[in-house]
Amino acid sequence: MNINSWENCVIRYGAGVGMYRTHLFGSPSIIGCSPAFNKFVMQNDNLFPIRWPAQDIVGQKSLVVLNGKAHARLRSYVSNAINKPDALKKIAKLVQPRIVASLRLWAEKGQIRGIEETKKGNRMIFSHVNVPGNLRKHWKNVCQSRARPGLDELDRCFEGLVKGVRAQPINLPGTAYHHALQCRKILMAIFRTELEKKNGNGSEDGDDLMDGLMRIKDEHGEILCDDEVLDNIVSLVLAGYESTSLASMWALYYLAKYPDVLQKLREENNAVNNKKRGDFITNEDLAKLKYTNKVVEETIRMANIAAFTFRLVSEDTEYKGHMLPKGWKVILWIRYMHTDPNNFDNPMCFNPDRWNQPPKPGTYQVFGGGARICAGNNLARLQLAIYLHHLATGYKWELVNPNAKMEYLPHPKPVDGVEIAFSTL
Ligand code: HEM
Repeated sequence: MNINSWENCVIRYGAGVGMYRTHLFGSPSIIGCSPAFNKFVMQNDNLFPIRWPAQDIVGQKSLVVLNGKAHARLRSYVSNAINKPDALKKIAKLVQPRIVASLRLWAEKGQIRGIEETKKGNRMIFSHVNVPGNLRKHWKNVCQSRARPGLDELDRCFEGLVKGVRAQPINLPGTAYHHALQCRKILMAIFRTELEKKNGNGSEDGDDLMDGLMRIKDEHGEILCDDEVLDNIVSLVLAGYESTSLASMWALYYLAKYPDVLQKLREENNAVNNKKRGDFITNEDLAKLKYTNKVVEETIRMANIAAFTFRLVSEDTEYKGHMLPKGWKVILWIRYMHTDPNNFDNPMCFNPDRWNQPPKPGTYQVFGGGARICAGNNLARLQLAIYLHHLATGYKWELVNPNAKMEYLPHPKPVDGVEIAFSTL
């Protein structure tokens, strides 16, 4: 999928009513690229159900691909477990020692690739927030093992999944989809072993996400079957782990490119630290860090981690005099919202102060919208704010290749993976 050719399309034909008709992967498709059209689609979940190109990668029983009641039931549990104030309070306490430990490790190394190290750091964090206890031990052991160079098995498998999830579903050796299916098999086997252990021991007292999913009941008192639990665990790690790692990587990049922003961030966070005398910050402290929260929003806007998202027209629907025929695909081009100068002044400039005012209505769609708005949006913001706090107060860093070129798929990033020289202040 060539994002640049879509951008040329808008330049050539104008924004029109905010949608384009095209053929993608042999199917008639509509590309949405205006705040109003995207909002119309996101708010009308029944007319435009979600339809990922490669649903098998995510899992047919995952909340990320389900629609209607089945989706609502899972979503409400997941969002309570990871995205509500009580959960976030606990998570802030849990993740902070791990963030501090991973930053110390970066300083010991002296030179790191942001893309790899933010993933390792997040893996430690994520394993504590999200995944089952036994697997957490396995993951932790792998993370701490210096004898095993490079990415570990779980990491490689999740990376394979991320690459396949937006790919054309062609199951031939060598394709991203084929590789992702292989990765999914391995992951499902690892998680199934954990589930079987839990089934053997009883999960009544456990408090990780898998225990919670195993306890959900529907209106008839039915619990989820094993495949439902597994599909949802895999898709939650998939949705949360890579996205927050990339956001942290971009924070390193932009703060190195914009030293004035880093200076302001440092001043605000040092002021909090001086009062606390070395204690970890709480999420109440974070709520008061006004500038830090603006840096968080600006980082996520610029990072454009979810560049587009997928829907299907479920019945003939009219929009501003145009017929959207049943069965057509809809691709909401979220990235365009955040890079269009009509929506954000000088959009490619990293400027946290733009958040002194709210964005124009409907233009900020980084977490999607409507019934499918990101179920981990507050968790992602919290995690990034904690990262920024410890980075700004304890460390300095420089880009090794400040003019590195960008690549855009499966997610935008500098080709050198943000290589930096990193040390304590
Ligand atoms: C900066 C980080 C993140 C970004 C930019 C992001 C972005 C998004 C977007 C755009 C969607 C909507 C997709 C659609 O409309 O089809 C979404 C959905 C979702 N996200 Fe995130 N996300 C992030 C972090 C997280 C985290 C940390 C989690 C937690 C595990 C998470 C879990 C989910 C889930 C479960 C959904 C599906 C919601 C549903 O279908 O009801 N995300 N995310």
